[in-house]
This record gives sequence, structure tokens and C-alpha cells, in this order.
Amino acid sequence: MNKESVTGIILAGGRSRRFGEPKALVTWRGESLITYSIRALQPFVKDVTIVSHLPELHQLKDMRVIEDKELYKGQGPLAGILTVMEKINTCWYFVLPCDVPLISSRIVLMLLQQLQGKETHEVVVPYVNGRVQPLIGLYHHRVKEKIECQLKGNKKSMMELLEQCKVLYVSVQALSIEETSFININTKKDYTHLLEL
Ligand SMILES: Nc1nc2c(ncn2[C@@H]2O[C@H](COP(=O)(O)OP(=O)(O)OP(=O)(O)O)[C@@H](O)[C@H]2O)c(=O)[nH]1
Repeated sequence: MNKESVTGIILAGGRSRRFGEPKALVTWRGESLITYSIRALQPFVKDVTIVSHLPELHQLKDMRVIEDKELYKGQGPLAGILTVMEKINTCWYFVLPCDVPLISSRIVLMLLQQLQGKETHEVVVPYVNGRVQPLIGLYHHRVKEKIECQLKGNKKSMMELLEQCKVLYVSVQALSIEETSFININTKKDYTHLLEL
């Protein structure tokens, strides 16, 4: 797929209640966690937009950082995705959270490649160990109205969105991608495990 038709979205809002401090800014191997998401996306998208309320992220070089749309501020990942879809018009959006430091550009590329010949799908997401990972994947611009409708109804669930979309589910096992690449950091315990790797 032409990279001009894909916008990168990195979700870095939310309250990090389980972690206790903003996860995006925590360092691992000398870099903030969000840096790993930026690096994975950049080769394959026109632009990366970070959606966050954290002022510190404005220091990142060459990065557009915007806040959730006022109406849905802090309402979860759907609010962040909708905000970017309304501001930047491309056919596709590749979404990543800020707390998956083992994610790689190879995985982003593999997910993009799955769409070849299957462009009628609206969403491409991986499933790992039998669990769908809706925060890592491709969303078509057509999904915008569905997200808006959900948020208007105060429904914040990504899984509920997927139920309404034509979704291509990609088994990471079938693609021989290591499941550890999808580890996300929610708690201090997760972070301790990460430091031990
Ligand atoms: N823009 C935006 N991103 C969000 C929002 N809520 C969560 N995120 C991001 O979505 C991803 C997954 O977030 P979670 O770990 O489920 O939620 P969290 O609020 O960060 O953490 P908890 O409070 O511990 O649930 C992370 O990258 C968050 O930064 C939000 O309201 N707006």
C-alpha cells in the first residue's frame, strides 16, 4: 500500500491508573516507551500523529501532538482515533498504543501486507494467543462514523466497534511473529519483567 494513504496514530492519552505515572514517558533501554511505537510506524505512513494530553510529548522532534477532541476527551482509545480521523484525511490509519516497546516495523509491514487483495475490509487487527489486539492495526476512514456513533452513545469499547466492522483478523502465529512482540506495559510488574528481558 502507498504510504501516502496511511496516517500513523499513536495513542498516548488515558490515565495510566494501573501504572501510576504516564507510560509513554517511561524509559527502557535509554528511550521512552513511545519512541518504540514511533519508530515502528514511521517507515510505512505519511505522518505520525500522537494523541495525548501530556505536554512533555511536544518535545519530541518532528512529531505532531494533538489532544483528544474536547467532546470526548479522555474517553478512551476511540476518542483518540476519532480525533485524528477528523483532522487528517487519509484512506487508512495505522493505530498503535504507546506501551508496546517490543513492537517492530516488520510487524507493521506484515499487517499492512495482509490487506493486499482484501481492501474491502475496514479493519485489520492481529490476534495473539487467541486474543484480539484492537489497539494495534489498520482502520479505514469509513469507520469514522461508526466510532462517532458509538461515542455519542457513551460506548467506549474497541471490541464493540469491531463487531460492527468488516474485520480481517490476522493470526500472528500463522505469520511466525513472536507473541512477545505484543507485550504491553500496564503495571509496574509488567515494567519489571520488561527490564529483565
Ligand atoms: N488519546 C487517548 N489515548 C488513550 C485514552 N485512554 C487510553 N489511551 C491510550 O490507549 C492505550 C491503552 O490504554 P490502557 O492501558 O487501556 O489505558 P490507560 O488509561 O493508559 O491505563 P489504565 O488507567 O491503567 O487503564 C495507551 O496507549 C493509552 O495511552 C484516551 O482517552 N485518549
